Amino acid sequence: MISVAPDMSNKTSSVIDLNNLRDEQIALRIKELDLYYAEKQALENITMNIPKGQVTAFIGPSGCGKSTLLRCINRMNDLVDTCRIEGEILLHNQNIYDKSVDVASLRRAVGMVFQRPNPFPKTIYENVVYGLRLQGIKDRRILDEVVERSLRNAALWNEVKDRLHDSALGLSGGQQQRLVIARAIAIEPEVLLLDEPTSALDPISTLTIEELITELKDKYTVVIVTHNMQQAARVSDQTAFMYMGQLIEHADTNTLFTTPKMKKTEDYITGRYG
Ligand SMILES: Nc1ncnc2c1ncn2[C@@H]1O[C@H](COP(=O)(O)OP(=O)(O)OP(=O)(O)O)[C@@H](O)[C@H]1O
Repeated sequence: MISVAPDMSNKTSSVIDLNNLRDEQIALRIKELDLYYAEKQALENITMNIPKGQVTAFIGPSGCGKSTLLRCINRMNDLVDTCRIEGEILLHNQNIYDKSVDVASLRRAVGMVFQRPNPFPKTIYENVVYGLRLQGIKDRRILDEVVERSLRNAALWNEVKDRLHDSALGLSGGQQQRLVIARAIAIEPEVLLLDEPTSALDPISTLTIEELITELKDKYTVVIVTHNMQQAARVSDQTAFMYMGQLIEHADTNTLFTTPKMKKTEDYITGRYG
């Protein structure tokens, strides 16, 4: 655990007022969300708006509910039998938990990248076009274009353009994680969820992914869970600090790390508890 608050002196980010967002600036609205794993409440009354085209980081001590909240956004918690959710998450003013919502389409709109790179045991090319093939797209020209565009956008094209038909499992961990990001963006999601995407990577690969994240927000709304406050400070525009299932403070990253409003946030960012 890093015990000093991040240095924010070089941070330049687009500051927006989270309390006065216009409708078109909001990608997701989370409203009074409660989540239980059997009897245990893991999220309590979470209400927040996630701004469009920005990077939002969820930070907080281990077990505070960061990953649980992230997984709610594309209904990954549906896979957990004991999980019960109350409240709403609105995407385009529709509650993603409505019975009428098709979960497969939701996950096309809200892609996810996990902690450990998980390329499929297929070629690099087939990994990227996987989602398109599921949609029945066969046109080689379209697939080739998507492969190049997605790999370029994931900052991997130059490293793999000569071995697109080799196994993805031959790539380094950092390259595999960028490939997984390419696979996620190949189907043009609106929101990209990143669950500690660099925790299994070396420092150089971590930097590459961090640079990539700041570029991705031009096209996508990015939500990232990170244990690492320095990383949140480097990559995010907005930061949400969670503690024991509650959202304690959500503010632009600069403000949250330099002048937090809540004592709990201050204690966390200055390393008083981990
Ligand atoms: N599938 C599950 N079944 C039961 N309890 C769970 C499950 N997943 C998470 N929990 C519990 O919910 C709480 C929040 O967990 P979560 O993984 O969301 O926290 P986190 O902040 O992401 O933690 P970490 O930083 O350690 O990954 C924890 O008490 C955890 O033990």
